[in-house]
Parts: sequence; C-alpha cells; structure tokens
Amino acid sequence: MTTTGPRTPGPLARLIAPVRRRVVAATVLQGLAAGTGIAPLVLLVELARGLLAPAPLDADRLWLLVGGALLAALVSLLLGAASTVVSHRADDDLQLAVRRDLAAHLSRVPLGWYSRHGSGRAKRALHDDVGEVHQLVAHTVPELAGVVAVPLVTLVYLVTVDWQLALVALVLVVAGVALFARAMAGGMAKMGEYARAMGDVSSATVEFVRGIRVVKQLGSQDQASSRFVAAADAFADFFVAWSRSTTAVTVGSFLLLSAPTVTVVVVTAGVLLAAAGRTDPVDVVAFALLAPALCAPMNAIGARAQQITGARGAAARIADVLAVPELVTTGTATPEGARVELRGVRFAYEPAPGDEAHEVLHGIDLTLEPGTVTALVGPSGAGKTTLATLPARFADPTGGAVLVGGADLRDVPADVLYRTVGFVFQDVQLLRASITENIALARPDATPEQVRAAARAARIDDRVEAMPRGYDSVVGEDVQLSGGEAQRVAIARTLLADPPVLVLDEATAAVDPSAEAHIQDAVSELARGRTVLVVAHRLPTVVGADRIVVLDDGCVVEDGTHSDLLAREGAYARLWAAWHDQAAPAEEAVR
Ligand SMILES: Nc1ncnc2c1ncn2[C@@H]1O[C@H](COP(=O)(O)OP(=O)(O)OP(=O)(O)O)[C@@H](O)[C@H]1O
Repeated sequence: MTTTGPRTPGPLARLIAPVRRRVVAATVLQGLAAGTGIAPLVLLVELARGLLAPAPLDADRLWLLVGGALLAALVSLLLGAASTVVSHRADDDLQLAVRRDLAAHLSRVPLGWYSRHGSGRAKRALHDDVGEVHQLVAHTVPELAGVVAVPLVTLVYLVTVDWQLALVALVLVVAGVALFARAMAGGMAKMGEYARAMGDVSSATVEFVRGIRVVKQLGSQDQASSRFVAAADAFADFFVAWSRSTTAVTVGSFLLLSAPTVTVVVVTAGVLLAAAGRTDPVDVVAFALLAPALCAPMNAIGARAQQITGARGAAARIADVLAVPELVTTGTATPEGARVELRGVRFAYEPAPGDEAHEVLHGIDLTLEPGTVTALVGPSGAGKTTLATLPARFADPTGGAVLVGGADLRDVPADVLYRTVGFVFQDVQLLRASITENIALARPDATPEQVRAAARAARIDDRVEAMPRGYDSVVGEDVQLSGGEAQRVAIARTLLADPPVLVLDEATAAVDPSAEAHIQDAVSELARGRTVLVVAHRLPTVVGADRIVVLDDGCVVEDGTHSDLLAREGAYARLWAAWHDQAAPAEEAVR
C-alpha cells in the first residue's frame, strides 16, 4: 500500500507503537553490547603491544589490560542479556495484546466472514502473522544495532591505529556493500514477478491437490497435473534467469565482504607498509584481529531484510483482519416469542476488489409463524442459503430488516440472539473435544443425563455408546465421525441448547437410506414446537412442511403447501417434475 502527502505510519509502525520505547531501549542496549564486545579485542592488541615492546615489561599495566578485557567481555554479555530480556518482555506484551485484540474482534465479525474466508485467514493472523512480528520485535530490530555498531566502533578504533590501513579496509568494505546493494536492488525489482510466479505455483498446487480424487476417478491425471507442471516449470525458468542475472554481483559482494578476503588484503598491505617502515608491525596485528569485525555483521543483513519484509506483510494482514467491520449491536431489544419476519430484505455480498456489488436478494417479505416448518426451495443460486443465514445474523441485510420475536436483530445482544436462533448447517463444526463437550457446548452446565437425552433424540446415542470411551471419546482422536454422524451430534447440541427458532441447511448429497432415516428422525425431533426454516436441496423432504417458499433469482415467486403448489402448476410444479425426471432416478441408482 502506498501513501502520499504527509507521512502516515504504516501498519507495522502502528502495530508496534505500544512497545516502541522498549524496542528502542533494547536496540540501544544491543548496540552498546556489540560495541563493548569489541573492547576485549582492542585490549588484546594493546596487550600484544606491551608484550612485544622493546622496553621492560610493565606487569601491572599488562594485568590491568587482561582484567579490562575480562570486564569488557562481562559487561558486553550483561548488556546483551538485558537487551534480550527487554525485547522479549516487550514482545510478550505485544503478542498478548495483539492476540487479545484479534480474538475479541474475530468474535464480533459477522459469521458470514468465516463462511467466505474459512478459518484459515483467522488462524494465519492469530498464529503465523503474530509470530512474524515476534521475530521482528524480539530479534531483528535489536540485532540490527549490532550490525551497525560493530563495524562503526571497529572502524573508529582502526583509524586511530593506522589511517592508511583503515582506508584499505574501508575501500574493500564500501565496494562490497555497493555490490551487495546492487544485488539487493536487482532482487527487489523482480520481487513482484517472483511473487506472481510463486502465486501461480501455489494456486496450481491447491487446484491439483483438491481435484486429485475426481481426477483419479476419471483417469486424467496427466491432464490435471499439466497446469501444475507448467507453473512449476515457469517458476524454475524465472528463478534460474533471476539467479543468473544476480549471481555475479551477489558472489562478488560476498567475496569482498568475507572475513578471509578482508584479513588477507589488509594484512598484506600492512606487511608491505611495515617493510617500508611506514607502520608499526604491532598495528598489523590489530588489523589481523579486528578487520573481520568490519564485515562480519554484513552477512546478516540479507536475512534481516527478509524478516522486515515478512513482518510488514504480517502487520498489513493483521490490520486487514482488524479492519473487517464488526456486527454492531445496540443491545436495546429482547425477542418476545419466536415469530421471524423478513421485511423488504435486500442483500448483496461485498464485491471482490474492482468488482461491482451484485444484489442476490431483492426485497423479500416473509413471516415465519411460531411452531411452523417453512421449507425454502428453488434452483441452484436462487439465494436460499443466503436468505437462511440472515435470521442467524451471519450478515446484516443491505436493505430492509430481519426481526425475531419483534426485535430487529441489530438491536439484540449476540448472546441473546444465539440463545434464540439455533442453526445446523452442512459444514458441521465439531471441536477436538469429547462428545459430551461437543454436545454441551452451549450449555456447559448440562447434566450427563441431559446430554444423553439430547443424543438419544438426535439418534446418535447408540453410536456413541459403541465408541471406545463412550461419551468421553475425543472427536478426531478416539473416533472419526462420518458427515451424517457429525450432523447428528450438531443436532443433539442444538436440541440441548433448545433455541425457539431454528435454521437448517439440509444435506445436499444423498446418503444411504438408514443414515438418511436417522437424520430425518433427528430433524423432526428438532423441529417439534419451534419456528423452523429449512433450506431444502432435495425436494422429497419438503412434502410435509407447513409451508413451501419458492425462491428464484432472489425473489419469492410462490408460497404454499406441497399440494397447493402442485395444483398451481407453476414454478414449484416444474421443479417437482424436473426432480422426478432427473434427480430421483440418479438417487435410486446410488441406493
Ligand atoms: N460468499 C459469497 N460471496 C459472493 N457471492 C456469493 C457468496 N455466496 C453465494 N454467492 C452468490 O449468491 C447467489 C446466491 O447463492 P446461494 O448460495 O444463496 O444460492 P442457493 O440457492 O443456496 O444455491 P444452492 O442450492 O446451489 O446452494 C449466487 O449467485 C452465488 O454465486
């Protein structure tokens, strides 16, 4: 993201602002630690000077130098440790604060956001992105002080020892840094292309892996893998060309900045100067010992630059998640009763960047009376699922209002709303916890008898009893549940929560007859005495509904009972006939 005009802090600067002072303190401490870390070497040089001097040994002075070197090493260690403590404390506080903010925010974003992005984006922000910022605050920034302080302090000392030799070393390092900067600039210029090629490989990989089962069934592996292979080849070609264009400069910079090169060149120059009587041989020892320190930290710059780029991306992603609008609730209304009303409801999904918003519900008026079952039917893409998610406030309508028990959902506190409206959708979410905990999620105080009663009503009790640890069996560890079983656990959970209004998205796929009978029994149990809205993907299941609402292209086109609608010979009758011609024989074949 680019900004113009007065400089506004970027997402990374804003994110770490609360701990900025402590990061600065840790950086200063690390700089001091790195600077004092050079002192023992300097004192060693002075020790050599004392030992090699023609004059008699001044033992006291030499011991003083040894003591000084030890003390400097100790101080450097202590300063480094203090820096680590300060930076890690700051990092701990920052991680906790950011994770708390994210968790609180994620609990208030519309449920529809999760349907659209899956839980992967939330996990990435909470775990991976916070981890990248940790790397920056706890390690990268303080360590950069060392990268700067060590060569600077060394250079200042070496200039005082012999400015000519220092100049030789400086020319080498400057040439190396210039080459390195060129290599980095070349690399950065192609970064966009690199990201594109990498993106192509990852989307081709995802596509290939996702479709692998279907592809294998159809025996067309070669065709399916061709896009993946083409993307991988294109990436390899790009990478080879990229490396070729930067290899010479990169290798040149590494050679110039390597400790052996700098040492050999400077010592050779020192020997020549000493032979010409223009420098003291002991000064050459100083360069032999300290010249590597001029360039050693440079090698860390590449990795640090990558960590800074990574943390910038992570902070931007965290900021994006925090910017997702929350569902605001005035908290001023409590539903009275279980009537659900949709008044002139319009809905448009948020468009992808660059696209125009596309309205999918165009002014729906619908009242669901307490204790009745209403089935939503219609062609694929008519807006059934979108409509069904609105009473559970997955999102707010873009026009009109949704009321439950006379209260506009925007005025109902979230906990009251979810006690009033329950939902069981196809992608059932079970926790990696015991069956009991999964069923009692909304009522942790439920007794084991209440949990079992709900499981019995949901026709899952027998299956749970047969599990290795019964109701204590952990889902995903002790037992793997089929889709139908998971759905019945979710139904048991909803039965126990006992919400007066219920939204159900019926399974799309045909399952075997006994499993379907179990699910239908469980659903009937669930529907008893509640206001139920069910999205029916398979027509035979709607026959007994009190009312059938036919949606087409985001509008209600018919409304009535099964026999009324058949007699009307309109949209529903056509759907029914089409289902009999196509889907029914296919389902029979599956059975
Ligand atoms: N998350 C989303 N973002 C953008 N558009 C969406 C999203 N979900 C659904 N749509 C669009 O909204 C329209 C209605 O979709 P919806 O899933 O509500 O229909 P449906 O009647 O339930 O279909 P089906 O029976 O196939 O499940 C479709 O055009 C669909 O492409």
